[in-house]
Amino acid sequence: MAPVPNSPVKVGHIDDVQELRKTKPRTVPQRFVRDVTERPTLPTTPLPPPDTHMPIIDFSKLTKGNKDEIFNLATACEEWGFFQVINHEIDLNLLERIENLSREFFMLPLEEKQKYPMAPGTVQGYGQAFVFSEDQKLDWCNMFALGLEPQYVRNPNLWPTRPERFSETVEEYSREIRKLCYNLLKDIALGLDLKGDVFEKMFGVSVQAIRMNYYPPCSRPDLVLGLSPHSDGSALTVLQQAKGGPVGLQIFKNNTWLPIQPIPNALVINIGDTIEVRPLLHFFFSFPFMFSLQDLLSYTVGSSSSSFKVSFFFFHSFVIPFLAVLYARFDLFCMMQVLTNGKYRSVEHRAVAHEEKDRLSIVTFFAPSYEVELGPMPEFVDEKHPCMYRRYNHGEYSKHYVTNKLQGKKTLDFAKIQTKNTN
Ligand SMILES: O=C(O)CCC(=O)C(=O)O
Ligand SMILES: [Fe+2]
Repeated sequence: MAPVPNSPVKVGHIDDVQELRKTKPRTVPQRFVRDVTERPTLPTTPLPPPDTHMPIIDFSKLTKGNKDEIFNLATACEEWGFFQVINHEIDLNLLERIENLSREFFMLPLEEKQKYPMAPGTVQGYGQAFVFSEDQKLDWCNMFALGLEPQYVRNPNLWPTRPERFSETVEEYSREIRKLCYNLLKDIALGLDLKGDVFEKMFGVSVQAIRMNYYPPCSRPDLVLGLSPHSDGSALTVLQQAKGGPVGLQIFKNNTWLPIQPIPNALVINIGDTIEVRPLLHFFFSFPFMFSLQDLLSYTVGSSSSSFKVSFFFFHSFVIPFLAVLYARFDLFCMMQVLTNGKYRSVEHRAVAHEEKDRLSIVTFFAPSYEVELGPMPEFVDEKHPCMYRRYNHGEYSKHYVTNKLQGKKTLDFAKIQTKNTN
């Protein structure tokens, strides 16, 4: 999670939707009622035909290096930005435990949950994230979120003591999900014809956070949204949908909101904004370049005085300007040529509420270290595909993401290079 913003944010009164449901089951306050254009299309019966089903990736085949499955993964990332992973090797008992404990947490009395408040404008603790103004519409959802890795993103005051074993289970679960993310990133890299460890090396100590979303039933699910449309600011997101829940996740595909039928015990993975943008190798290319420049300089300075003068003069008059021009040209080359950005897209998604059933989802966000510089990788840059994103620091993007309301894919405008062809 990004650093907590320190400006006081006025968000007005936020009803706790669980309490609302308990005390006034038929009331939907105006702040939850969406404008007509934003109201959801609810899942139809029968469900959409199979060709609109999210791809299923068999993780056990990936671990065996099955090339067809790596190809299927690459296709899923490119055509859907979402897939469901089966045989993910995470103990099903652990999935069940985290599910039960999350539910138990949400079922605690409000006063207990409010010991871990999500301060307005922040994203950790219990409450509603992404609310920044008094007139902003609210989601039909209660959230509980924790920063996990690296240690400095943690706020120990927000780790609950009840239910028992909650925190230990979150730790255990997160370790397993972290492994899964690294493995998937490796196969995603292979599917892109990159070295398997490229993302792991590039990401540094990856940032990881968990959010539990609880959507109580709503008497008018046609008027509200469980979670506003957004793409995730992560590299990868892992979504566990609790057993027995209704269909709630919808993804925006072919200009319609497609409901996603959960597969029991599978995990839904989606590509986040980072992978859409892709980390920047270009930045790293510049390092050996700088070092050789420095080496060259110290070597010259260390030589005898007459040759020092000649070399120094030569170096400053010709070599540095030449290298600088070369470097600038390379930059220009990257920026100006038509590149293949956005090959894998972070797809917009949202959650809808249900009239009778509640729903619980447990979401892990996995992202590069805040220090990492991001931007299109040169591998995807060619004449046919213009560079669509500028270079930026991932910490800055994260901060931008968590200090704005969820707004579809608009958050990514932060990094977009605005051209005539950019939509
Ligand atoms: O609950 C869901 O199905 C979606 C959750 C989600 O997209 C999120 O928390 O970012
Ligand atoms: Fe999401």
